Amino acid sequence: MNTLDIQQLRLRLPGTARPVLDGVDLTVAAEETVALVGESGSGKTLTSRSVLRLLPKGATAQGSVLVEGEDVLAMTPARLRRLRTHTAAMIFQDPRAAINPLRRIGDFLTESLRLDGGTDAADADRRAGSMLEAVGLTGGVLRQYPDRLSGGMLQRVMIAAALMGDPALILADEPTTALDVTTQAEVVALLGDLQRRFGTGLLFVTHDLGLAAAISDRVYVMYAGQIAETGPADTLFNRPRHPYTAALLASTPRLDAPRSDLGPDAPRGSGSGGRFAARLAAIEGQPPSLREALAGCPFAPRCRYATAVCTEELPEQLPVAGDPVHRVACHHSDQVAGGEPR
Ligand SMILES: Nc1ncnc2c1ncn2[C@@H]1O[C@H](COP(=O)(O)OP(=O)(O)OP(=O)(O)O)[C@@H](O)[C@H]1O
Repeated sequence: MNTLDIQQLRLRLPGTARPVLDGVDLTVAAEETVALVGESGSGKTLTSRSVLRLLPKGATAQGSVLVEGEDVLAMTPARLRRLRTHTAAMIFQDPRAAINPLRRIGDFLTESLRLDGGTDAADADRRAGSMLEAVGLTGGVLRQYPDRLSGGMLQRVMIAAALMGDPALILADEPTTALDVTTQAEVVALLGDLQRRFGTGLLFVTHDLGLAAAISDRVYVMYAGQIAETGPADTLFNRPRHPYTAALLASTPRLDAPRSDLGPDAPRGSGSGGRFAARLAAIEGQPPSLREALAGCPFAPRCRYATAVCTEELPEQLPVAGDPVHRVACHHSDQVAGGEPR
């Protein structure tokens, strides 16, 4: 059984002309690290929030979102509370926005276990101390208020909070965006270590394909609320078959490329992960607005490979020959071989 199994998730928001998520299939196996990648607005956050049924007001969801075999979309409020405390936990982009500034770190960490009622206060405190140690902080932090801690320390606190209920699945939504470059790399390394040590599944949401490929087993590339391509991280990074993945990749410096290949204008700095050294350059054109209905492939207006069929027919997601895990939704995937057309 997969830890997370999303099937045909379709999410509609009020006042929009098309579903904001449209037929999303995504799985995370036990102890697997999976990355969800795409430009801003593609639907990554809504997908990860759907796993905890944290949906915008007025949103309607169809399909199924199974966590440890149970459908989150059909859960009672009480079951949903237990899910959020013990089964799946989320680490948000900005820890300062997620942690109450008026309460001590110890209270923040133990709150959900205490409210859940199953753990006594002394046990919850002990667990908070050991989770702080696991994320590289000392027990003294328990008595501190959030404003005494740096952004990197607070994100470690968020990670400790996520581990408090011994979850099977951690959802990390751009967890390093609000941090400086050195701290970003530390937090990413820490998440990987903890994922292995505690044996959780990890869904890592990022706009950075290089970072995704570096830390995950498998990657999903999302465009306009649909999965454009999915497969093993190595395969997507080295042999993408969707023009959108190839375009993302073309704007990501390669680990194996000599610095001179990147040209004098190559972005410096170490991006979110440190190893792959840049932000994504913008891909020409804009993703479709939620106010327009879609006919055909959503990427067609920006795609160099597009032909008439692309604007008329939505491409089906199909396995790439020779690799059942690698799937792509593109009419011309055979023409895409490892990069942008010359
Ligand atoms: N509460 C909301 N009400 C209305 N529209 C929303 C709401 N939340 C998200 N959207 C819209 O849904 C789309 C997908 O948003 P989402 O936040 O999932 O994208 P994302 O890929 O995570 O982007 P980012 O990287 O910027 O967070 C966007 O067009 C966004 O404007």
